[in-house]
Order: sequence, then C-alpha cells, then structure tokens
Amino acid sequence: MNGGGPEWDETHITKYFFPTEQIPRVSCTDPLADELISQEKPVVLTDTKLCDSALKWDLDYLAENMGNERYMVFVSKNNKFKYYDEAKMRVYKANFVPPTKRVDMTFQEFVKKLREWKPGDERAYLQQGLNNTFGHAIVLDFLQFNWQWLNVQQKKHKWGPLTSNLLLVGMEGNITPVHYDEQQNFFCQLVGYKRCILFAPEHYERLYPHPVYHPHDRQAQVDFDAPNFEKFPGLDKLEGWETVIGPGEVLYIPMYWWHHIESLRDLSHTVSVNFWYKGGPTESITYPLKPRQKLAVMRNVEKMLLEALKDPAEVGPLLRSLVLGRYT
Ligand SMILES: O=C(O)C(=O)C[C@H](CCCc1ccccc1)C(=O)O
Ligand SMILES: [Zn+2]
Repeated sequence: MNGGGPEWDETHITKYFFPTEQIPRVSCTDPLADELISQEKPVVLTDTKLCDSALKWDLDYLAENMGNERYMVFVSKNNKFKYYDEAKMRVYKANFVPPTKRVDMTFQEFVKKLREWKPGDERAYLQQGLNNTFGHAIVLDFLQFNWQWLNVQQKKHKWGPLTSNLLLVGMEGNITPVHYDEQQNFFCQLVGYKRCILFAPEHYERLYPHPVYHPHDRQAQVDFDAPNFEKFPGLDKLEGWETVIGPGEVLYIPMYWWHHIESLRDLSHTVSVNFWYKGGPTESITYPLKPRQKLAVMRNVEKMLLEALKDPAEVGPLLRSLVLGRYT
C-alpha cells in the first residue's frame, strides 16, 4: 500500500460504512495517466516533480519564511472543517451556525497553536490562497514548481486557466468532509499523509448536497461518522475510490467529483498545495449527457427556480407537482 517504509498503517485509517477501491497510482509518463485524466477519472501521479521545491515546507521553514502577514485559519471544536460560503451565509435567512470560525493569524501564531495543542483544545486548519505577498523564499520555491508539466496538461486536456493555489496546513486527524468543487484539481501532497476518498459525480443522489443557496452549497449533508440511513436512504448504495498520498505525490481530483480529505490520525501535521483550474470550454453536447453535465443542469434549475419563486420553501412543492405522477 504505502511507498517505501512504515510511515503509516491500517491503524491510521478509519473504517467507514461504504466500500471503496484503490485509486490507480501511476507514473506521469505512463499513457494510462493521460487516459484517466482525459476521461476525468481520478489518478495518483507518483513522479510529476510538480512541487519538489516545496517538499521542504515544514512548519519551521514556513514560519521562518511566511513573514508577519496574517493568514486565513479555520478553528473547529471537533476535527471536521466543513466549508461554508461567507457570502451566502450573509443572505441566508434561516438560522445557520457556522461549524468553524475563521481566525486570521500569523504563521508563527498558527505553529504555536499546533505545537501546544492538547486533546480537548479547538483544532486549527490554515487554508490560504498562495500569492506573491508570501516571503521571497516561498515565492522562489513556487516559481520552481514544474510549470512546464502543468502547462502541457492544461493544454492537452483543454482546461481553462489556473485560478488559484490553496496552501493547506492541517493538524493530524483534521477532516474536510465530502464535497465537490467546480474546478479541475491537481492536489499536491508535500508533508505528512492525507487519505482522500472520492465518489463519482453520479453519486449525487447518494450524498444529498445542501441546496445551492445554502452556505454549505456543494457540501454533502451526510456525516460519515454518523450516517442517517433513514433520512438519506441512498447511502446504502454508496461506493467510492480512495488512496493515501504522501510527500511528492499528486492526486488528480476531477471537476464535480466528490472528495473527503483527512490528515491521517495520530501521525503528523500535513502540508498540501492544490492547483484549481477552470473546466474547459463546454464541448459540443452529445447525448446522453455526462453525469457532471446533468449536475450542472440541476444546479442551474435550482438557481432559476429560486430566482423565479424567491421563497426556497416553494421549490420542493413545485418540483414535486411537476414530476410526481407525470415524470415518475
Ligand atoms: O483541494 C480541494 O479541493 C480540497 O477539498 C482540499 C481540502 C481543503 C479544501 C477547503 C475548501 C473546500 C471547498 C472550498 C474552498 C476550500 C483539504 O485538503 O482538506
Ligand atoms: Zn475540494
């Protein structure tokens, strides 16, 4: 399972209620790699040398070179860091209690928090878009990423522009619950080990995402640690793909694919950098539509209905009267 040595073993892996298969792990020179990426299927690339210049980004190096800027850190009373959209939170009428709190702090403050952490303390997760305000050493490392390989991939698979790189520094055991993004993603692991569980877009009916207008848009309502099979009956048909990625490995997370990401329990903190790309130009439509295209249609229908009806409570009844007994 894992590369060279005994970095981790099954004791670090939480057993969930659904079956998974291993995500293929190939060399980036293997034709299978390009085949899977062009089919928008997940694959672990073991030798891209994408971020080798950042393999040295341990806490001391980052604390030393990240200057005194304040960075975006989320704190949580438990180990879950479920993302929420702050803009949607502001206009969301019902009561929404954000599950984490955003606290901007310097990297030194963040490292102190990590090193002094005791069970029962709130957990922290630094999630900051990389930009040129980071110290010059970091910028130099960034410039040495394997941009040549990335540009070849971007062109070959007709992706849109690179939109952002998120620097992620997490505590062991931190979990980003299952969600999807509307971008292609080369997810690069630098320090420590992350378990990534992925589900194809067609598992949409089994993961029950929050409504599009909800602050947790794109996030599943399901809690893998406490699955509610009555409320979410589709869960018993859920099946996924998973892998554990370590330093120097890149996981391709296709656009619209669901992913749950956890920093292995009881091991070490983790450092990752992602590369989010806009999807390519909508290719000529062929039928039947691909699952991710149906997902995009469903999102647009939701947005249109909310715009037309104004009251979210009317969306369910209207759609039910539209389909029940007619399309079902
Ligand atoms: O790279 C990805 O897509 C991940 O999900 C990585 C994930 C943190 C992402 C946090 C987040 C989720 C949604 C919107 C904006 C930010 C992790 O590694 O814990
Ligand atoms: Zn994501």
